[in-house]
Amino acid sequence: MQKNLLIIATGGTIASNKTKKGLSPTSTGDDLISQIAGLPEDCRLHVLQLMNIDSTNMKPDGWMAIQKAIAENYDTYDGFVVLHGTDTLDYTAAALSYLIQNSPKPIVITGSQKPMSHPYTDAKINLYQSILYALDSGSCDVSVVFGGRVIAGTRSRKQKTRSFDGFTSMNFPLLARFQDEEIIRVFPADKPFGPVRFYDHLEGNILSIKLIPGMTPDFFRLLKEQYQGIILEAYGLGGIPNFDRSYEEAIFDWIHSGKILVITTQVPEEGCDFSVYEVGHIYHNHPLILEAGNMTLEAISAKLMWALGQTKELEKIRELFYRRINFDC
Ligand SMILES: NC(=O)C[C@H](N)C(=O)O
Repeated sequence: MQKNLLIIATGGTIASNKTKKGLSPTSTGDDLISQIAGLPEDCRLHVLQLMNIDSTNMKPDGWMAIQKAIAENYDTYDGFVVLHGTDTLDYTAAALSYLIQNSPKPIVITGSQKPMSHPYTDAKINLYQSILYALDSGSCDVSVVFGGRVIAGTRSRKQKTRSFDGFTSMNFPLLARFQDEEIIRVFPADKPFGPVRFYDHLEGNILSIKLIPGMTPDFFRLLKEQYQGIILEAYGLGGIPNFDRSYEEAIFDWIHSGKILVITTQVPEEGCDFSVYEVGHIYHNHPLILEAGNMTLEAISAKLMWALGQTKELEKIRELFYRRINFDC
């Protein structure tokens, strides 16, 4: 049976070429697709050139544009492949995981570390395997295909700036891996039963702040005017300085004034648990504080924007934040 895929091109290194000022995305999605040989005969690819940017310039309205393109074409196609720069690909994969939930049709995001025009590029194999993954009847929901790995959209992280295995699945098994064109499913996901759900709102003046030794908590007061929420990257399993009461006072002042606080860890692997050490204890299980467990920063930020796009009530935000979506927590 013939399968139709929509290829949504947004730019990135995969589409980049040399200019006097450095690599810049100038190839189109059609140019990129024309480089891919050996696809099954019964598949048809259609390209939608949504933008052509370095993903450094991707913003939430770009995520919404991708969501909209998928929503508008959802019934027409059997799957979607988004071509994207790698630098913020993990944020986009997380954002799409919240904006498009319960999708029986696969939405695959890929890119490359070297341009398609480079003689030793990874672009060809990444794009080829992404298309194969999107064509496979066992695939669903939002995932990243990169360097032979298939990663849940909420778990991908750009871990290396140059190598072809640049993306890792953080604190969660790979969904699958490729051996040439064969998909080996490591963590087979059940196909969603219900209909796909699209969400149209993202909101949030939020920012993330990483603790460093000696840093004072003045930023809570300084940011109050302008920001709705802070993602605080604490130490280890969940440590926030308590040699005096300045952090405690600043944090309680922040949350009691109706602001959002998510506490996570700056350690990349294994997540946080504020119940373990005295230095985290008072924040554990607090009704006005969200604890991020082992979620990625990319997923936390996108999830917060998605939750804030739906409600301003903390109780409801809390319920949305702790809801497991696309294996995020
Ligand atoms: N490898 C890449 O795609 C990096 C590029 N700067 C981008 O994110 O668009």
